[in-house]
Amino acid sequence: MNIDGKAYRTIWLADDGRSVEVIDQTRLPHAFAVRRLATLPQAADAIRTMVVRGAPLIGATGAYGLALAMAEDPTDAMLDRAYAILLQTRPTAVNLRWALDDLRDRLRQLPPDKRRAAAFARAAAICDEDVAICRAIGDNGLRLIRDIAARKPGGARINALTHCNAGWLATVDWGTALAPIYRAHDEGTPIHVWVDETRPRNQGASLTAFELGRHGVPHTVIADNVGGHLMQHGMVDFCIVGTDRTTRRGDVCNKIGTYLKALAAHDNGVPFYVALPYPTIDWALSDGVREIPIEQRDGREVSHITGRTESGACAEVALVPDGSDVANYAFDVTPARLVTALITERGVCPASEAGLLSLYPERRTRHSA
Ligand SMILES: CSC[C@@H](O)[C@@H](O)C(=O)COP(=O)(O)O
Repeated sequence: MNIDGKAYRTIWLADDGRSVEVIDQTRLPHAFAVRRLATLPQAADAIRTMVVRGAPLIGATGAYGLALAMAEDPTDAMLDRAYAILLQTRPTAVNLRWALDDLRDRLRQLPPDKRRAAAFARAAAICDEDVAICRAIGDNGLRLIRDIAARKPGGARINALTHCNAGWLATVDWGTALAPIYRAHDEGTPIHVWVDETRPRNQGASLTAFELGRHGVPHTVIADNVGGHLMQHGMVDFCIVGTDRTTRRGDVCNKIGTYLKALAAHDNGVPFYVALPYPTIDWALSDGVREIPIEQRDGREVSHITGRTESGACAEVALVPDGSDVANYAFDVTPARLVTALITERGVCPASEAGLLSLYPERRTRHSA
């Protein structure tokens, strides 16, 4: 992605070859700052505090976190310790576990003196693969958008609605849900995006709006509760979101509030698409509502809000009276029956076990056959 004429990914190996750099997403949209991660604790802290966020980017950062740990101490004990520390940073996005499992399994096969170089190489490969995957998701979702555009009278503008941030900032580049939108915009399809602000951390208002604006995609930020009204009045042609974990039968876990948008879309006959890379599929789980662990974060994210004052300084202010309890559930699960289709790097399929297995036949087991 281009920022002020310079091409950026969200994570990259620093010039010293021993540390990585990331875009500090807690500073956006008010400041564009790069943060260096040189140690395992720094990588774990960046994931936990959402300096980096979004399921694919969390996975990539976890991979580099293990590499940083191997640079310090390439023993089995450190490998297991680093795996455990990184895994508990964000419990819902399954891409983290996928990346950590991948690296740990490979590194265990190697003698300690080979682990550092192998870990950095594999983390870099995971990043490159994520870019290729997201580009393919863009191609596959673009076909759906073209179909929607073809049904609009006289080349009228298409209106998409998205929740949270599933753009390039949530991945290494391109994004999942926003990749097809960038592709459609780039090829001249008139597309406008309704951007849910996405309380409590406002990834929509801060990050999705930033991304779309930098790319020149027309967009409007709305309060989280507006989508249903827009759908009732024919002002949304399709919804598209990302996901942090999708089960083998197609239940979709995503940022809190996604489920309510899917219900409204279902009630109004608006297609509801979910874009995802293969590491987001948790083949071990079926019933998303019962089985996916839902992260609960600090209540301060609900009771307070951060923004920029007129003087240009960033400040946090309280919204809730002292003494009120707050709860901060970070994700919810949209049952497969409310999802029109899943868009992956391999194609588009129904949100069901049969649908996913049609794209990933190698996942067929005796149980599912
Ligand atoms: C592409 S990552 C999943 C996204 O859809 C996004 O909405 C999301 O939920 C990310 O959550 P976050 O808590 O910001 O890491």
